Amino acid sequence: MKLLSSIHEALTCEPFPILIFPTLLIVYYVYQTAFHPLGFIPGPFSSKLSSLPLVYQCRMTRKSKWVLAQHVKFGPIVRIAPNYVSITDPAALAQVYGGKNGFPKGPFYEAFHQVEPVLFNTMDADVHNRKWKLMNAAFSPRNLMDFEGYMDPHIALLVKRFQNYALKSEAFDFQPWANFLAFDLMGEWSFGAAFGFVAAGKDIHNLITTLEVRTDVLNAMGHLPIPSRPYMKYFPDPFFYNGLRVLTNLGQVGTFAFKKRLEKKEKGEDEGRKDVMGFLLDAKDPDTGGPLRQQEIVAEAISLIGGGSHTTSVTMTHVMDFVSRDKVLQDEMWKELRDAFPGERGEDWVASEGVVGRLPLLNAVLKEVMRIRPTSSTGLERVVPEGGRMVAGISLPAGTLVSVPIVAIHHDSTIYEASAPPKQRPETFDPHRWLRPEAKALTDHYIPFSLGSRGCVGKGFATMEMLKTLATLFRRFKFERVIPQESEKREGFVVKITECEVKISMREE
Ligand code: HEM
Repeated sequence: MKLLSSIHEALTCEPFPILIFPTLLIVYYVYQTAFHPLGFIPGPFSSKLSSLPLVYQCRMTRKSKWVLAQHVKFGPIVRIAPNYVSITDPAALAQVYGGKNGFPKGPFYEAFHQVEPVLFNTMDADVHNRKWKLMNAAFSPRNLMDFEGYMDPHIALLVKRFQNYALKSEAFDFQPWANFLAFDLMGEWSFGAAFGFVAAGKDIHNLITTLEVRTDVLNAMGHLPIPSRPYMKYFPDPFFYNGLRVLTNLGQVGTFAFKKRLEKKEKGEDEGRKDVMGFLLDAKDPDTGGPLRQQEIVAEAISLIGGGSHTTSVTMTHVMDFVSRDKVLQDEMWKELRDAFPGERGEDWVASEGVVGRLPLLNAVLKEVMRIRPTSSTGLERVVPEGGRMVAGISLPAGTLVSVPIVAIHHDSTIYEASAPPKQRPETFDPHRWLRPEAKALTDHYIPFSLGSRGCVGKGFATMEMLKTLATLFRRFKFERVIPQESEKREGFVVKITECEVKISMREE
């Protein structure tokens, strides 16, 4: 009795409740470091306890920068959250992402759920396999070739808009225009109709900004436990509540586009046109042999609007940022373009895919920009499959989240110093590295579109769009960057710069 009352006294005495929290924290920390299967992996103290530091860095739009800083501090293998390991050893690339047996996508992707799981975010290998066969056929080189004619009027219209700036000698920000074009082309490709952004010269209904803000928020939310995510709209931070409350009802936009596209098809308009919706309307469901469900077609098409627009517009803006600061390089590119497309160019002229794909310097510039500033810089989250795996020499248990940051591989000195003049660092922007014989050895570690079975299905489309647009613009105009300081960067799911102000003038023939 005496013993019981003294225990009760000890528990209820003043300092005890104060001690509960630190004691639990110590017990939790000891577990996370000494007994957790990832306890032996170094990393920041707070990241061993919670994924909140990672979420915070995403919220501050600097995730990759922070992850890279942790690698500098702790080495090539870092625990960036209690159950999440980031690896910069290039050997991990093939193990995590390579071939058909890359690891499945992790719970991060669940945050991007819209309508129903799609090619991009499904975590189920069989569902992915079925969808990949369908979508890969829509993106076949033959279909892309047929689509080129639908791209050209939009690029030509952009040129007309830029001619106005040239005539008025007015500086402007390139980035919104790159967005207008990329969204129009993606509307044309996935819905069968452009949005009309280039024609209007503005972000109609704020759709582009809304999608951008939303993606930034989802990028942060993807690192929170799934059950907590729906409550983030109540979190007192405008980044979250503005990003999540915005009315994007993309499902409705997609359904409207679907009905329009179906109507056109039934009337026999645009016969043989192979945009994604048209293609999927004709496709057979491999499981039932019948047509695909409307909801599946709508979900895939709207997911492409999100995934295929900002990626290309941001990459073209990065190219503009580098080239408009480098007069010598820009003149060299122009000479290559003038030789490939000599003489007067008609008003509606747009550089053709067949030619731009073979221009060494233009391709080298695009490659180098995507190497040094990959639009998708981040480590793409994957889950270690059942049974666990050895990755980069360490044993990771099943269920561990793992990723290899693309930007780290693109700046790996063991790989990229070999392609450069002596003592040149991988941070140096040098398009000519891709024109030297050593470039062949770089291909395995050049991964702006990721790799393996979950690599980018839109790579061919993106490359065609970017090369055609950039060739047309640099053939016609001279660009000069207005603000000499390096532009600030923000990273949501993609890394963008906050401005790309340029002055523009017409090129003499
Ligand atoms: C410069 C432009 C682009 C870049 C840098 C890029 C990059 C990437 C990367 C890194 C992935 C892997 C994502 C992950 O594992 O989470 C990916 C996947 C994907 N991309 Fe792209 N992309 C670009 C353009 C496009 C375009 C234009 C489209 C559509 C027209 C597209 C559609 C997709 C889809 C559907 C996936 C998911 C593929 C799958 O899981 O099987 N992308 N992209």
